[in-house]
Amino acid sequence: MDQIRIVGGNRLNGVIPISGAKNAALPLMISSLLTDDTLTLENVPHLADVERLIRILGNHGVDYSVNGRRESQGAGYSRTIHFTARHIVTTTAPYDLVSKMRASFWVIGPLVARMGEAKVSLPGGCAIGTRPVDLFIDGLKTLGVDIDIDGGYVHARAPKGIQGGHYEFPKVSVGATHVLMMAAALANGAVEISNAAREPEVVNLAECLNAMGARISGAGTSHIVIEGVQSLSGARHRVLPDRIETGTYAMAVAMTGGDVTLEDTSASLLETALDSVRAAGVEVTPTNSGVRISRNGAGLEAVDVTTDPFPGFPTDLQAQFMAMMTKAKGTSQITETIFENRFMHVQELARLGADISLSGQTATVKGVGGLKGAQVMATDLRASVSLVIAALAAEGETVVNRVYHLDRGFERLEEKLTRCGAEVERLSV
Ligand SMILES: CC(=O)N[C@H]1[C@@H](OP(=O)(O)OP(=O)(O)OC[C@H]2O[C@@H](n3ccc(=O)[nH]c3=O)[C@H](O)[C@@H]2O)O[C@H](CO)[C@@H](O)[C@@H]1O
Ligand SMILES: C=C(OP(=O)(O)O)C(=O)O
Repeated sequence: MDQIRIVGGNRLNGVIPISGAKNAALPLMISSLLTDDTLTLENVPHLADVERLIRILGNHGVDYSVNGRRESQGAGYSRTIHFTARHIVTTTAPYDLVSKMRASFWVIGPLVARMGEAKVSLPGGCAIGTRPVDLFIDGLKTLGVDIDIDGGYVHARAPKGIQGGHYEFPKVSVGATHVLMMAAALANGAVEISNAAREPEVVNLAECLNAMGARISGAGTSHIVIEGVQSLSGARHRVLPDRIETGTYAMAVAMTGGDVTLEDTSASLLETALDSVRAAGVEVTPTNSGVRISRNGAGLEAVDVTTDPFPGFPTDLQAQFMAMMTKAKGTSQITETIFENRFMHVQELARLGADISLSGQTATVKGVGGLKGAQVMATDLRASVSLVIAALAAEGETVVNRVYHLDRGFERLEEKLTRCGAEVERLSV
């Protein structure tokens, strides 16, 4: 199992290219199941989750081919991938494939819409909470889909196709919004979704579906209307920049000090998070093609944050912000409202010398003068990167174990950081 070894203390200076967003690429790839034509996706990040989803789609009969690479970058960076689901060979998504990644459950939407049936294993994913699928089920039922759950599988049937209807989410869900939008694209009639997720990845998916011939309006607001069409065609679409990767590197620079331009991204994708970084005393300057982050000299101020659905502070940046606050002057309170068990990084940050106490959904972080390197263990994707950025600012050597979590969501992390002056290497043990 690979480890990452970091020797902390170096400032970060230079340019970091931001990859396509994992959380946009996954639903976009799944939407290829809706058409027998070719969907071409540009800027697909090279990540373990993407490779896993390629295998899952392959199980359903989706062919893919890869070309295109950003100039001046080596193999392994974001690519253009063509997906063609000419014939769906099975509507069953088995446990051994779906259990490793939550988003693979989302194939249920396009499969039941196009084939009238889908049998999908209950999902797995990061261990950050119970993560039920009740909203997917209630939403699909509203669109005329019959659902049975048996033997760990959700069996969805809609022999007469998806019907028009109105679903109001009792709680905002990104994944269930993606799924209802994909299923509704092929509905007989109009579908309205209220209290929909407003994340940029939902907008990116709606734009792609519209390029394929769907009629979706309102994505990016909490009220989405979809006029169903009989069939969808192929399209060419670009995966939007990864706002979580952007925020992570911004927080890394905030912790270590230095001056880094994050390229191929946009500050508008994460304004709330960048406002919190700014409030900590870091210079954040949007540029034409990204955002420049710099901190020289002065220490970090303590800032309180509470996670919320978009446009609020993203839960996927909570661990990284907590790492940053371990070095602030004073005490900050970090409240997690999306997932009930997303504090696994607390005990690992403590190994580096952080002073954090937990009470319910709130962590109180008392800034310490400095962190010190140690052996730590990655517990989930964003928790693991919080350890990496804390280690960059710690004195001495840190070894992060179980880095397969990191490989799910951070393309070429060691290379990107090393180019900016960090001492980071992967150890294969
Ligand atoms: C691949 C991907 O895009 N993952 C992101 C997506 O996950 P994901 O789509 O799984 O997250 P959701 O927005 O669905 O979850 C939000 C909350 O709703 C709850 N819920 C969800 C569905 C359901 O049927 N019942 C239910 O109770 C969840 O347990 C959670 O407490 O959005 C999360 C919230 O921004 C991010 O942290 C994840 O990185
Ligand atoms: C929690 C995440 O992923 P998933 O929803 O796939 O578990 C994430 O991207 O931070």
